[in-house]
Amino acid sequence: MRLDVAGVGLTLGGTPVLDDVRLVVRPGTVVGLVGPNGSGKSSLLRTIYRSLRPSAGAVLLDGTDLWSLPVRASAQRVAAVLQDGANPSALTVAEVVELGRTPHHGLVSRTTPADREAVETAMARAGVTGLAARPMASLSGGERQRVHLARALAQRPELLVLDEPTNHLDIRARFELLEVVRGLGVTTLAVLHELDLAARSCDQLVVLNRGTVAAAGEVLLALTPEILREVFGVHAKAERHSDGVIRLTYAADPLADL
Ligand SMILES: Nc1ncnc2c1ncn2[C@@H]1O[C@H](COP(=O)(O)OP(=O)(O)OP(=O)(O)O)[C@@H](O)[C@H]1O
Repeated sequence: MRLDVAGVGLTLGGTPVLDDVRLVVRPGTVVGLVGPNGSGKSSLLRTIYRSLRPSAGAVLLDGTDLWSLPVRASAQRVAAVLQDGANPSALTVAEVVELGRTPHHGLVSRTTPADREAVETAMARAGVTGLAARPMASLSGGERQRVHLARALAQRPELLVLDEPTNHLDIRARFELLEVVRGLGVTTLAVLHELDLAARSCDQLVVLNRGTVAAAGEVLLALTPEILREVFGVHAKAERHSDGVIRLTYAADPLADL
């Protein structure tokens, strides 16, 4: 699926939060949404998983306005993994992952073999099969985060929206999660705070600043020294190393003379 954010504006409580945001996620690619605190990343995601209606512009799924679709149709196509809430549910891991099937069969229908297969595959991909019978409340933050990813994968979405999915994860688990996401081949828009991880794992980046797009495109075109200085407030540069990986190097004093 192709995602087009077409001139989205958003006002919350009388405050303009997003202004004329335009971005494209091409089918099967992973785009990282980066930007400083308060730049509007989570708010933009909320307009894409239909939690907030844009005040201006439109969110298009394969050219169709998200808000013109029946709720269930958009719920089947778009899955979101949000920041883990403080109050985990009393459900088990398997029950939470099964919730990912709800948009496909409703709350009252019986679970089909296809549902069970989707749940098992999703749990295996997210590495939570061994936790299936555990109550969510007994898991660590990182384990819960992987369960939320499994729930989203069980949904078999065409668009995956991730809000800081690596938040609670240790360094190995961060790489693993982004490997899983890349291996899905599903169109993905992910808010990532770690620029190194974003640079390494995303096909393209979109840099948000004060509710507008400051830069977008290939990683090295988006993360220029000017953008790193003016938007993120640090002296740094992004470079492709001889092994093909893009890494950031920070100045000895990243905050000097800003
Ligand atoms: N309901 C609201 N009323 C007024 N302002 C709001 C509301 N919700 C969010 N905002 C403001 O919108 C701006 C963008 O918030 P948002 O959470 O989208 O930023 P973010 O880029 O995800 O930030 P962070 O990196 O800190 O998570 C912030 O200044 C926030 O205070």
